[in-house]
Amino acid sequence: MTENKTIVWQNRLIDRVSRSRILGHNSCVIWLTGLSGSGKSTIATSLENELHHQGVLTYVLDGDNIRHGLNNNIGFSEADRKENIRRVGEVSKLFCDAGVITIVALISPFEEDRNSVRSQFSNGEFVEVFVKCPLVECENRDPKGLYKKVREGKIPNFTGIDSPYEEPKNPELVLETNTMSIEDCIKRLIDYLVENPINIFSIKENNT
Ligand SMILES: Nc1ncnc2c1ncn2[C@@H]1O[C@H](COP(=O)(O)OS(=O)(=O)O)[C@@H](OP(=O)(O)O)[C@H]1O
Ligand SMILES: Nc1ncnc2c1ncn2[C@@H]1O[C@H](COP(=O)(O)OP(=O)(O)O)[C@@H](O)[C@H]1O
Repeated sequence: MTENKTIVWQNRLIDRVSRSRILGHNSCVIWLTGLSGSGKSTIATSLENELHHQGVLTYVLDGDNIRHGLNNNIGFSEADRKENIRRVGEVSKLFCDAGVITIVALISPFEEDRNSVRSQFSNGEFVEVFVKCPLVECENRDPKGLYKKVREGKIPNFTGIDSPYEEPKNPELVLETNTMSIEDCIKRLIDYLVENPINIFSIKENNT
């Protein structure tokens, strides 16, 4: 972190618990990581839809969309991906503090970067979900025609092809999208959110 002694943290009167009381639920970050085409965006969209209809305030931070705005100066080099994840991590922290169930869909290929984001949250607030799907199946799906372009030599540094993807070692959840239906994945996620450290529907009184 850059040290800047001319900048002083400002305390505020309204905290996250107060906001959660108004909303009627807790907040956390659900961080979907996986190869292109593994199902991150599909799961993020379906999960948001399901939670929204249960009266939960959600927001999806999807890599593709964030790269149209906040991160439109970010490419796909290792350094750029790291900065992409750092920024989205910071934004997810703000959204979570605002009381929103924040669903992140980013390839986020490097374990160190994901762990760095995780380290900024309390136990249970950061839910890492490995959206697991074999590369061959992702390429077969090719929902945006990107793998085809990669094979034609039109996209360099593509994750899983000529840029690495480090699988999570201890994710909270693994969703194997080549064997599970989308509905199964959403059910598994919702069950996790209710049963595990942060039950989103029971407001925790000791988080600040
Ligand atoms: N070189 C390369 N490698 C991987 N992906 C690429 C690349 N170029 C463009 N795209 C498109 O960008 C989306 C990935 O952006 P992310 O911000 O999630 O990537 S990262 O976390 O910074 O690695 C990714 O979206 P998803 O397919 O939804 O994963 C692709 O559509
Ligand atoms: N269980 C599943 N979960 C998510 N997507 C699935 C699943 N099974 C099949 N798919 C399909 O896989 C594709 C995933 O594309 P997408 O969500 O854009 O992936 P990503 O965001 O990881 O690049 C979609 O066409 C989706 O319908």
